[in-house]
Amino acid sequence: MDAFAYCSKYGKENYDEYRRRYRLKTDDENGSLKDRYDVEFERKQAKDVIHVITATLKSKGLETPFLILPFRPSQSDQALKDFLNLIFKQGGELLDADHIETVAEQQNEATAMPPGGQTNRLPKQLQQILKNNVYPPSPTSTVASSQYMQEIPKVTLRVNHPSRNPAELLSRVSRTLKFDNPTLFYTREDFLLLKRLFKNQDAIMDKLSPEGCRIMDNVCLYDEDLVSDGSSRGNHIRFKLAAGWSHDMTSQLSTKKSHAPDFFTADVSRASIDDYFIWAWMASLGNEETSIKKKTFGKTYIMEAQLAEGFKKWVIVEEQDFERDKYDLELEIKQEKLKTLETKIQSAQKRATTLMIKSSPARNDLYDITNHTDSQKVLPPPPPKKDYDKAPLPLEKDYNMSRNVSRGSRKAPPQDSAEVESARQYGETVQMEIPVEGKGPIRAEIPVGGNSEGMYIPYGGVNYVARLAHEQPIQIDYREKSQSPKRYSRSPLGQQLVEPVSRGISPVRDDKSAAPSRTSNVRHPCLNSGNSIPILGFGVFQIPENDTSSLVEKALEVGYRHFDSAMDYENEAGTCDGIAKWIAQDPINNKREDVFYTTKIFDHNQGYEKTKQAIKDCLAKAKPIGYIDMILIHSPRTNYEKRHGSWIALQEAVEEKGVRNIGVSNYGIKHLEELLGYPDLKIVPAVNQVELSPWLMRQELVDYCKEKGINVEAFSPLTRGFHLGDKDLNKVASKHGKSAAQILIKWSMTKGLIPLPKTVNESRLAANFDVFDFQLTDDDLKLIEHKGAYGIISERWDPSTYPLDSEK
Ligand SMILES: NC(=O)C1=CN([C@@H]2O[C@H](COP(=O)(O)OP(=O)(O)OC[C@H]3O[C@@H](n4cnc5c(N)ncnc54)[C@H](OP(=O)(O)O)[C@@H]3O)[C@@H](O)[C@H]2O)C=CC1
Ligand SMILES: O=C1Nc2ccccc2C1=O
Repeated sequence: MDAFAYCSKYGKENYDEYRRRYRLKTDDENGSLKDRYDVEFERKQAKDVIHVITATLKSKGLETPFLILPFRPSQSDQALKDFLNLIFKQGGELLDADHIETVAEQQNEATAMPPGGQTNRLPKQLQQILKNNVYPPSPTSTVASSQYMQEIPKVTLRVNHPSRNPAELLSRVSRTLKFDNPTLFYTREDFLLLKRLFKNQDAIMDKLSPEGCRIMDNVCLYDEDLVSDGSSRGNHIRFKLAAGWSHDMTSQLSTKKSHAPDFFTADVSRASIDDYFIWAWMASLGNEETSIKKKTFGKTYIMEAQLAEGFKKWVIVEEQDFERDKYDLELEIKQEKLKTLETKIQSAQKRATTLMIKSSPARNDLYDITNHTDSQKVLPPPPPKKDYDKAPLPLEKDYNMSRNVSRGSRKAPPQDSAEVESARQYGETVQMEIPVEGKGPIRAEIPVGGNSEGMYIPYGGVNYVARLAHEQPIQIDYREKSQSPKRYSRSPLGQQLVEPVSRGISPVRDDKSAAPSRTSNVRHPCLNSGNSIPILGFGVFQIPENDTSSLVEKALEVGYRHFDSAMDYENEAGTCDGIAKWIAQDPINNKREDVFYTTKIFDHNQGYEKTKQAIKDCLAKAKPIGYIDMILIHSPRTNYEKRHGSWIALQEAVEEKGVRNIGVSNYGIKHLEELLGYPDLKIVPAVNQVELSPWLMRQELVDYCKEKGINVEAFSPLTRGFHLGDKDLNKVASKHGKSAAQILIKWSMTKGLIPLPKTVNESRLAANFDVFDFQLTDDDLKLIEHKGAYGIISERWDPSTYPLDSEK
């Protein structure tokens, strides 16, 4: 998402106005503060409480004497009971009021024990629920609470001077976001919501729900709110219990406040959140979070707006400090200028090349994208001259081969010198000329790309270089301990792979085309590029960058050989790092060429120039693994010129090596037709990655792709958990002694699709790969499939219907 920037003179801005408004809501009729939630927790204590609660719930759910909810203290007992009944979705009354405590009611208690040390046990029914669910549920997990999971807009504000409280933060967001271009937002709905909330600075507070006001009430600190902690040093400011507003970050920075003008930029993205965001909030305090998140911990405000009676909306607003990230504003401005210059040079070079090409009679059929401006409408392209070669049919021997292949027996292929060359090209640093005042240009080595030490240049911007501070992890392990069977652990040569292969792959239907590779997994030898692709991939969307590397490494140990990332997922570096580490474990047997790594270029990087740069950025992040197996255009949500420009850039990337296959994602038939009609088309997409499940079979699109030799990848193959409870699906699952998730993965493969399930859970990681020892029958398929249904999981993410230019 593009950034919006605002720069003001240093000053109080409209802060006083917010204060006034805020007071209106919190003062009583007599003008004195009515602070009903006057419970003081130091930030750290609150954090500790949450950690203890989470850890206790996870480790001994059954023995937890009380269920303690760290949020929403304004709720009545009845409301809490309703809430719990909804979360656990068991119906009926679950709890006595006695069994519920809220953190806010725990006066400075940093433990999860109920007052008075009672040790009442939870009612049986709740004990069962605790036993059978994972706590805290991830926003996308399948436990009952997650049926309310939704994606909401997230605004990230980067500032040089910290906001003093969320009210000021909201005011800054309002001054920063621009609403003149709806297409810069993920969805029109985000655009409309954010516009409604932030267009008018003065009206933001009026849009808060009563709960939103209560939270705001608790996190805004004014002079009058100073609370004595009784220490001899006199008044000591303590923050009230507040979700996500860091005391120490704010105070630390405010002491250093310089006189530089305020500067802030805002990014709009999206986040998945449970409707009852309590768990998500808890998770954000946990060990699982990335170090970036930890750094910004305490600077997140979840805004609950009420736009009409009963119509609530949430927006996450988070603040990051440039200063804390050692952000160098000067450097950024200089690099920004340099980038503009580079872009200009590149366009000039491109124009010059195009002119040369145009004057050459042999090349006069080349399509010159640089010639098209808004005033020069692009004519509809002619249809492609020939039908593209269908994917070569898989041979029977390809998949029989598996049984005899021993991992060490194949000779290493000859080294591809071009590949080595391209790997060398993307060094850890790039040389840049940076204009420095008074000194003229200096040549500097700028580190690029991600590595395990956290050196990176954020994608899309190439704006600043940040070294992430190493933070001491909190010593509570929230993750479930791996329940992977021994065979999946790091094992001697081939051991971990013996199981899936020796169980035999007897695919039915299109699954026939799968041929096992020498190392694991099955391969799908029919990309139209001539390359093969492992039929089952691991999707890494929403896996925090810091966790990605180890998860990918574990996935490789389990047998996965195919990873699906994207620039937008912000974990490409982690993915590549995991692959590289796995190769380093056993370089003789763990071969790069056995792994398939995909990334995607998001909408804001479409267009020839931007995609060229984005490809470079992707390659830089893929440096530890030398090359990229496939780059996809993430979605068609731009226009003809941009889509076309991107495709040309991708075609060039294949020619220049470094990228082996290219494809698209979320393309509908009309977008594919448009692409196949490019007059300068040289490469037909290897794949189209779209959402697919038995509730969204998209038969027409799948048939069309097959006819054109385009493989189809299935994203959200587990329907993000939404249908895992389906009765018929579970019937088939019990028949095969498999889980509903395994049946869905098998369904994709049986249909000739390439599923990309995601999980952060190690035992599910192994289970999701354990799908090669059974077959689905016609009757199974009949029972599972909902032909003609159009069950998109997230209504807000269906770019395959995005209008062509002619439909706009
Ligand atoms: N091109 C595009 O536009 C898109 C691409 N994708 C790709 O597809 C991948 C997968 O899609 P995604 O949307 O994540 O959805 P999935 O259908 O893969 O579902 C993931 C969810 O299912 C849960 N889960 C995983 N395994 C199991 C299991 N065995 N039993 C129960 N629950 C399970 C996960 O929870 P947990 O992690 O806690 O296990 C997570 O909540 C993405 O990672 C991405 O690579 C996805 C969406 C759009
Ligand atoms: O994996 C993805 N999930 C998404 C949700 C919204 C927009 C893009 C994506 C992905 O690419």
